[in-house]
Amino acid sequence: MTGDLALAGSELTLAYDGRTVVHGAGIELCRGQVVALVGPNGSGKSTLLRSLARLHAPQSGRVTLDGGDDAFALKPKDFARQVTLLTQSRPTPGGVRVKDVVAYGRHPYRARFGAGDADGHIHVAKAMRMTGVEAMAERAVDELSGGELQRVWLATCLAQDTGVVLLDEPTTFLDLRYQVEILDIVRELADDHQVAVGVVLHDLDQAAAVADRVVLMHSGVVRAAGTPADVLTAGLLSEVYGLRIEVNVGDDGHLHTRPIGRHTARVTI
Ligand SMILES: Nc1ncnc2c1ncn2[C@@H]1O[C@H](COP(=O)(O)OP(=O)(O)OP(=O)(O)O)[C@@H](O)[C@H]1O
Repeated sequence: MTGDLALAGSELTLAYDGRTVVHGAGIELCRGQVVALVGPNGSGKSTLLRSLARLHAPQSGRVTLDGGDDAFALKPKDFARQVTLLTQSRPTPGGVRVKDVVAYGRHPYRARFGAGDADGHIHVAKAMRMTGVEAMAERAVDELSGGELQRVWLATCLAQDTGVVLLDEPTTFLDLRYQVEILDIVRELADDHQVAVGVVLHDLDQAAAVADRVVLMHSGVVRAAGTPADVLTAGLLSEVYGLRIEVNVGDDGHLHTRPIGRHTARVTI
């Protein structure tokens, strides 16, 4: 049901080689909702998202599914049927066709030697249609542009058909049209398929437009969490990003942010 808790991290402390970079962070992803993680470079967004996807074991704290199961205790395939992650960097396999990369998203449903998963081709076709990569199905992935490749990886995640979708900067490399289309897909997943979406975004206006809730990170700490109107305030953003940021409501009803750089002062001298 919409609003039911799907995936949560509580009191997560995360470190690399003994250096703590996320301090006691909490985050909740609910069905049918989009949560945007925002914050400056190095504030811990990706590390937190990777921990939710079980790719980074916490020093302390818990990641739970459906309000109970310890995510780290599940079998890999069981977890992969419930949660997928689009990471920032991925190796690009040489000579492999797009349709085969997308089909890889079905790995949690296949038995050994590729048996099972009778409906897999339906999910693969749907994911390719949603992301607009059908026309490149036969092309080798190492021949694609950065933006084309980004959409292929997103299709691979969607083919996994999970109730939780985690996306780390999914609009990077994309031209304006595809940025908008990816954000439309994000909303569609939540609204039409009751997916719980957690998405790292640098563009605060995109976060305001797509998210039901925003988690603002700063120096490894969740500085604020709530609705876009609660979190994307001039005061909080100016403090966290270390420069003056104005926030206005646009004609579209969404919040719009405007950083005020030093160049503004320079040209008026
Ligand atoms: N593999 C790693 N090994 C050691 N330290 C790392 C590693 N990955 C990230 N860090 C450090 O952890 C901290 C948080 O990084 P993280 O990538 O989670 O931040 P972020 O908010 O996602 O940043 P960005 O917006 O630049 O992607 C940073 O200080 C970073 O240098």
